[in-house]
Amino acid sequence: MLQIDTLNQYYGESHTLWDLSVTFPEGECTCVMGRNGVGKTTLMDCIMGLRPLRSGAIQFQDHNLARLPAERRAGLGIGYVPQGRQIFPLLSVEENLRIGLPARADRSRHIPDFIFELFPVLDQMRGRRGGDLSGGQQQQLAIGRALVIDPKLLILDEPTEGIQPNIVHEIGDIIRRLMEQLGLTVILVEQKLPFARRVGDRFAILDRGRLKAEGTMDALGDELVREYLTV
Ligand SMILES: Nc1ncnc2c1ncn2[C@@H]1O[C@H](COP(=O)(O)OP(=O)(O)OP(=O)(O)O)[C@@H](O)[C@H]1O
Repeated sequence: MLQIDTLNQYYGESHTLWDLSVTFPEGECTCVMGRNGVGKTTLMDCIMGLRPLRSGAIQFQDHNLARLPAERRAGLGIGYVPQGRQIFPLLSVEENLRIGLPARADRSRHIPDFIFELFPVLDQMRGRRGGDLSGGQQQQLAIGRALVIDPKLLILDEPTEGIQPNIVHEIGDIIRRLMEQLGLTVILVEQKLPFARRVGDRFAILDRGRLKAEGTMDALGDELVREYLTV
């Protein structure tokens, strides 16, 4: 589905991602893990075209994303829920959802009904300002906004950050439901180990900009956790 090949990225003179190669298989949820500052968000931003690469390829189906401008990538069917959610606080829930629409490949101006079926709270709060929603509701709004393009691949960057435990559980259920009902492939940047184990099929661990391990979730043993994940 998505394959990253020998990717290098710099912030100015600072080499941040080093010869990174990693595969995200179709129909699976891969958790990208690692301590703070290892390059997880930078990698997601590179996939979306929000950061320039120095070298490398990002193969998504038949396209090398590295050659495409950022605005073309969402249209290929990649939805992004960025870190911190980035809801527009003064716009209504409906307006926040509409922001995703221009990237739809079919140019439809209609918010797909399944989004309100998945997240009834967004239907109930359509006219409310984004900033009036709770953290968990804002996260549902951010996921809903990423889904308005009918993506095939959904990227979520730490969706559980700063969210109450019962809502965290609900977000995990929603991700699995999206995969089952819509056949989505998911890339989940996640630092909470129990959540990653519950939701993910696979893991990829980064450390100081390099891939250190990847595999199925049952292969994420204590040694890897100690070496790369515990603080
Ligand atoms: N805009 C920027 N300019 C310069 N350096 C940056 C910039 N953004 C991130 N960095 C640096 O790049 C490295 C990787 O950061 P990144 O945010 O990708 O890590 P992360 O693994 O997502 O961390 P976190 O878990 O804290 O979100 C860090 O050393 C960070 O300080």
